[in-house]
Amino acid sequence: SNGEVLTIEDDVPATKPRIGRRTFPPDFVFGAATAAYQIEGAADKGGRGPSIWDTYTHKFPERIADGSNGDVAADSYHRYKEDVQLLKELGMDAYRFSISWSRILPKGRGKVNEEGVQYYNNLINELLANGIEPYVTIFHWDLPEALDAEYGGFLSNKIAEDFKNYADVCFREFGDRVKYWITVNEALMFTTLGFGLGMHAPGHCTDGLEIQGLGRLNCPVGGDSLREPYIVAHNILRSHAETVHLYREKYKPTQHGEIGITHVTQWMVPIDGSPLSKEAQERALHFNLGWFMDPIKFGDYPLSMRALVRDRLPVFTQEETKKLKNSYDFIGLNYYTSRFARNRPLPANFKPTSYLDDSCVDITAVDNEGFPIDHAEPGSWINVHPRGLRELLLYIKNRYDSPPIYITENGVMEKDQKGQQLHLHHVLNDTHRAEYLALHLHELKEAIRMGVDARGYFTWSLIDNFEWSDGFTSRLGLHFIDYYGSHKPHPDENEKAPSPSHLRRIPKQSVTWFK
Ligand SMILES: OC[C@@H]1[C@@H](O)[C@H](O)[C@@H](O)c2nnnn21
Repeated sequence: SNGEVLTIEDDVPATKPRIGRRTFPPDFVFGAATAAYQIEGAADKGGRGPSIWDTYTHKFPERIADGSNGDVAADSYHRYKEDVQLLKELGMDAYRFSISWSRILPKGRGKVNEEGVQYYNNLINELLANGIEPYVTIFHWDLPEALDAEYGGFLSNKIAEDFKNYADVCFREFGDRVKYWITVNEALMFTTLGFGLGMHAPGHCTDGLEIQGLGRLNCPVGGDSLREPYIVAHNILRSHAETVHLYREKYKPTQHGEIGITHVTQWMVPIDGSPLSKEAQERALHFNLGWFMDPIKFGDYPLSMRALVRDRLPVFTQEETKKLKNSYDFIGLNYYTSRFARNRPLPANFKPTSYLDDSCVDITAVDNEGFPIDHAEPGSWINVHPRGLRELLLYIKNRYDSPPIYITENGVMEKDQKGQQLHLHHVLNDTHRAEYLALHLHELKEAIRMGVDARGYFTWSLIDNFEWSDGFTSRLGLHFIDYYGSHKPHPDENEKAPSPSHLRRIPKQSVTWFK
């Protein structure tokens, strides 16, 4: 009538996202995701104890692109009601967030911090009061410093008991309202970046090791890039199995929730049509996804890993294998990008020096002629390859007997250079994100049409946040936050507010895809 363009979704209730919602099953869940250390701030407030990320960012600020840390971050500890309103305005059905272990148990075990419990009760109640379902990640990399200092954290088999006891507190305190639990976020990244390459907390790796494409490793806390990743991964899987067993025995009968684990992998594309490249693709998927998915489905690591890692790959006891098999009600899958897989022939007397050598595969973002697998924003590792999501989902369906899957992360970044002047109109005009989301949701829809049991989609992230070793220079949020304070506060903003005004959330262009 007045020239306004009406779309067919206009009759969709305003409370539901309209990003082609009608092309997904009616009960399909749309959400956004965050993680405790990346958004909460209040790192030494409310009784929280330090995590290994507090230690790592304070001891080695030079290992973070802009020298920043999660001390304040998005200050969601004080602004969580604002975050919930953002979700509501987006018409989201669900919110995936993580619990800070050291906010609940400042020493990793023992005395529970009631203020920490209260914070998550407030957040959960605020979500439910606004019709938003909480999906809770129990461990998103922020291990209590006390457990790392006492016995090396996940390097020790003691961790499983402490992990289970921490999860017990979470189930007891929140399980009456939280019905979707994710034990661990991305064991692969925690293991490889934290203990293989030393690029994430606790910063373990073989000092001085030359890694193809990465240069020489600089490992201030030492470590062993050849052995520690497999020890840590083994203890994460043992912790997961104990926690699922506890939930199913003690809580599920009365709380009736579901429990799973979130994996990540790039989709791997054979770099050419040769049989060797096809096998390289398969091995790359075993060493990135099968490393964690095979044990929780079949009870042991992939055969290719047994054959290639040999005595450095730990063995599960019979009891552990029993608890591991089918230890999930659903799988969370984080998908961002794809890579080419190329066979790496090994010289006869080859000696592996890091976990990366074991798969005999080179993972590369460019083909043999140097062409990228797909476009990436300048400085970003996210080559936009939506088809990889569909292929990966079909691969999982076929290899693991069609598990229920939630896409628990999917998103794209803007990459800033430290000190670059940020112009508001520029940072809000994220048309590449709208395109990325639309393309990936199209592939997800196609995968569902082809029989994949996908039940929900969470974009990463609701808000710009502390992006680990990138600090605040990589922005993946639907909402901009001016961490560098270049955005001058409006006169009417109350500078005395408990939370600095420059941390206000400003919607980017791409939010319109959800509204
Ligand atoms: O890099 C963006 C995001 C991080 O912010 C998340 O914490 C992490 O789960 C992840 N895995 N892959 N990509 N991501």
